[in-house]
Amino acid sequence: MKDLNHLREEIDRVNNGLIELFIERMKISEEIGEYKRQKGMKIYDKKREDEIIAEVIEGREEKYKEYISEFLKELMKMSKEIQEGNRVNNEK
Ligand SMILES: C=C(O[C@@H]1C=C(C(=O)O)C=C[C@H]1O)C(=O)O
Repeated sequence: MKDLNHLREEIDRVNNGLIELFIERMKISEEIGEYKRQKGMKIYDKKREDEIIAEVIEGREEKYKEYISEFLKELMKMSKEIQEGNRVNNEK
């Protein structure tokens, strides 16, 4: 078994990679939002979201599929929020 410190270093590295990609995704999403605004399109596209989930899940280990689906749904929820520019700040 690897030691805890080593495992936590690995998680820290993965966290940083995820956040880099998350920010990249959110920036692309903002650009898509701008495109939609200019073209008068709706933000929410259920067909596209369902396709993304189906494609990403395909061929993945069974035990992770539900987690992947949840993760993507949460990402897309935040993505739509940033496109709409109406993030609610819950801090009191
Ligand atoms: C980014 C888009 O806008 C919304 C957000 C999506 C996403 O974050 O992947 C997908 C579809 C839309 O509901 C898009 O239409 O591509």
